[in-house]
Amino acid sequence: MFAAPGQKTAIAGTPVIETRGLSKTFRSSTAVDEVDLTVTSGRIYGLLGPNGAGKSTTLKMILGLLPPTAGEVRLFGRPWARDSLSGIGASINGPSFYGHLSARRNLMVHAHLLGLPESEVDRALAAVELTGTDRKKAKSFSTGMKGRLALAIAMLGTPDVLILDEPQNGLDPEGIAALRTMMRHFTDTGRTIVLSSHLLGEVAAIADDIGVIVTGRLRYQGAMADFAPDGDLERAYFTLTGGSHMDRTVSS
Ligand SMILES: Nc1ncnc2c1ncn2[C@@H]1O[C@H](COP(=O)(O)OP(=O)(O)OP(=O)(O)O)[C@@H](O)[C@H]1O
Repeated sequence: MFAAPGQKTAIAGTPVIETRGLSKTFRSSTAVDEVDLTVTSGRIYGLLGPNGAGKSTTLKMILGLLPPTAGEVRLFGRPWARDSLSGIGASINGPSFYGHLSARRNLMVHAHLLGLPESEVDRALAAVELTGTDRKKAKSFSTGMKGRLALAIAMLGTPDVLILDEPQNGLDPEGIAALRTMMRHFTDTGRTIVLSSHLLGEVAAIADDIGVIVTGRLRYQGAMADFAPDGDLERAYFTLTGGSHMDRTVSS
């Protein structure tokens, strides 16, 4: 169902990530304001919202990269604990890796830190279809290949959950389609993805559930299919965000 501003709908399933009253204030400015997210297993959860809405800050608090000002994060049904992060792979703040090293070497560095064997590097390279170019230096990669390498790093160790902050940024249509296929494969086995995005149409194509954050507050949470019963996603989104159809940062 479409939830009016302030209302939230329940999402069925086993919760893997829950936030309750999650808030973050930077100096006097509230970036995230009492957000109650529920991400359930085997689903793709799209976190939507305008620039500066608080999406990245929310994801960083879930990952323990930023301390909350208030509220709680639960992972896999338990209070947040660093140990639980071993079940979560993440790509936040865009691709980051050693440009002078090959894709394989970059993955080896991470695999070593995680105590994983080289077979895990092979598996991750294959999952993102970088096997044939794994010996090229990362700095010579196209934006799409860099995005795939970032995804491969996040997928090392076969985490149950992937958290991806705007993974489609800078990708061409082929890259976006390839990413969509990789994400579907990942969740085929009951695993879970949370991704943030400005791209309403792309999230609509991939997400099972969505949350819409506007100025730090979660204004909608529920099944993607219920977001706009009349099929007009843009209208539903702009009604919620107070934005305009002329805002080109969001397009279907
Ligand atoms: N380290 C920081 N110090 C001060 N303010 C911050 C910091 N990080 C984020 N903010 C502010 O918090 C608000 C939310 O930012 P955030 O990056 O979470 O938004 P977002 O929804 O991810 O935006 P975008 O889609 O543009 O990446 C913004 O007003 C931003 O300027």
